[in-house]
Amino acid sequence: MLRPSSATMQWAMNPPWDRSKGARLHHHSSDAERRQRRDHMCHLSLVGSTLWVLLLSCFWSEVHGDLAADANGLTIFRQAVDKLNRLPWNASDVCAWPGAIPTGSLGQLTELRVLNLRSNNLSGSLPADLENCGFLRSIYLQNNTFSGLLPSNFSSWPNLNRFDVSFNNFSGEVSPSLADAGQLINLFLQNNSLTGSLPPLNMSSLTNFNASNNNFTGEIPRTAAYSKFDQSSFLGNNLCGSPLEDCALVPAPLILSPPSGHKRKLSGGAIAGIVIGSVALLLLVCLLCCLSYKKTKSRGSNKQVNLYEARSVEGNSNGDRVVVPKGEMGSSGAAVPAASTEPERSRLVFFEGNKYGFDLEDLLRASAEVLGKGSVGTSYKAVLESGIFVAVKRLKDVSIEKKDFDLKMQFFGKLKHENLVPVIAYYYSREEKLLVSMYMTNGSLSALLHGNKEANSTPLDWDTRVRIALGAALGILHLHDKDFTHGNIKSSNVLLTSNYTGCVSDYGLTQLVSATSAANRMVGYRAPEITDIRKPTLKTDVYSFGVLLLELLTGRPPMQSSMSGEGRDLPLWVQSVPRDEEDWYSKVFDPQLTRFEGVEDEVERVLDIALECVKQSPDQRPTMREVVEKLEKFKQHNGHD
Ligand SMILES: Nc1ncnc2c1ncn2[C@@H]1O[C@H](COP(=O)(O)OP(=O)(O)OP(=O)(O)O)[C@@H](O)[C@H]1O
Repeated sequence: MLRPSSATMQWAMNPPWDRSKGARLHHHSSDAERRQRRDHMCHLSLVGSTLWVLLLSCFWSEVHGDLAADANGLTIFRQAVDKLNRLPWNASDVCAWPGAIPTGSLGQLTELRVLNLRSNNLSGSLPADLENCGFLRSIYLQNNTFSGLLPSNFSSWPNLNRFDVSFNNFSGEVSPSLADAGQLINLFLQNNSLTGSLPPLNMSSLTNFNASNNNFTGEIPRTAAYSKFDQSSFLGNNLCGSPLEDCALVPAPLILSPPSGHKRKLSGGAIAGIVIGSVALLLLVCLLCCLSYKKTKSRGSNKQVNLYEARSVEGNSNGDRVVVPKGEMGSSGAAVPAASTEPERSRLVFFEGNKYGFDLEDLLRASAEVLGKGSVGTSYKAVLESGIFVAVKRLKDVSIEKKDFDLKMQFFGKLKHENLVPVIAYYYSREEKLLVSMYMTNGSLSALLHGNKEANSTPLDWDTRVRIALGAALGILHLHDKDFTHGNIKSSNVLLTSNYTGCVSDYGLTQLVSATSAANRMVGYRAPEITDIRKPTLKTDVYSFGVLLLELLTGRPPMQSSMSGEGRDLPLWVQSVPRDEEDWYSKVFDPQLTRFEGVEDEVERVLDIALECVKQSPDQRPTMREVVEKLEKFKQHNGHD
């Protein structure tokens, strides 16, 4: 589990319910001192899995009424998130705090400057009365499960510098009033379900920004505020324009079903247009269905078909398109026999029976949001009506027939291991090839390393890095033990469990798609001997894993023009820095890692393992088993479970 640095651990003092102490403490303070105290002490921090920290304003000597309101607000908040009454507790009794922020709790803390509730299990929407806290400068809500809309009126916080709501389930549009929220320095919105266009920010102060992995659409505003950031700040949306592709070149996105969230109200004319258009479209679809049914003499009456059903069509043996009547689709079960003369049923094939209780119909009806576009297709996060989250990969350019696809999938289904992202089901039709996996809420290693570089964000400590690396290595070893090559090991294919163990995803997909769609794959991770990207070997996997280890150690993406030497890849760059240079350690390793003392020796030893893996000659590289054995030593040494 991630732990905040010691810098973020501040000791609790003068809880607000200890009124006399708080009032007395600053009773004789000068105005200047009081102001300074306000600036430095009016914090509310509840940092998950560590210590409850309350640094609350202790300076109400002049306004006793505020103190009562603050105490009341905090008491309500505490009752909501500390139902088991764990406060106060000792360091061994720590936990991630669940619950929602009630209205009338934190909204009463009108002097609050810093609100830090990151890395808990807090959920629900943000109460509107947070806008009463007009002095807020920093809001940290990342790594929770908050949902609903972001605040609608950011102009209530004219001093806001830092706003981090990343890794939650916020949805809807970001209010344009964000542009009025003071001089924003850090803005982290990534890994939510936010929709609409990016707010037109103009402030020059913006230094760190990330909106990746949402459902933002449209052109990235051409303002100075955005122009400083590279692609990684915008990826995983349906955005276009610099630094992404030119909008003129980007086709309209294809989404399984409309994303959930706040929608703009449509005008009467637009609604009338949509109704007329829909009726015309419906009639057209009905007509096509009638013709199709007649032609194939298939059974079934002239059922009404909507667009959703029309998406679930499948070719029969004659190559005709046949609408699958609603009652026949969506049930779980085995693959349809290839020799069937009936139209093939559109079914999800579950690897272990349908213990999840959903079918194709549920999946297509689920609200889906784009997670990102990869080399073999686009991935979506789908939220089923039952509340289950799954990741759906829509494969493009699948080059093999259904029979072979079924065979490969049967093999994938048997590759179970705790460090492999579980694949739940698949679907194959002429138009659509889907792969359904468990959705991993902590996202990918890539997002963790490159998504959030806020100066005072929780640094990724050494134990966690070892756990991620070892988890990924064990997942790959399991594949290699079965003589199966992954073929696309990279940090976006290492996903993280709730305790930040690495799990490998996307195994074997290289064998399913055509060579053209594979062309851009593995940039930065590709072993030098690979000529055909579809023919990876166990040793090319080891090479890619070595690059991934280097990425984890240096914090740098594997191909970065900023590394001295245009277009140099990570292994070359790391080896180009002379090891006997005085500042070699700080130059090569991730600054977030070099903050931790006492781990230097281990860090260097893992670097040596990585450099072994990226040796030019495949024969000189270790096997995955050897890599795991070496990494295991660090696990034992660090006392991981
Ligand atoms: N099961 C999942 N749970 C959570 N996030 C996922 C899951 N599967 C994929 N993602 C995320 O979705 C995004 C897109 O993934 P996808 O696999 O489609 O592309 P990629 O990993 O960037 O490239 P490639 O197709 O070459 O593997 C990535 O950020 C990935 O980490």
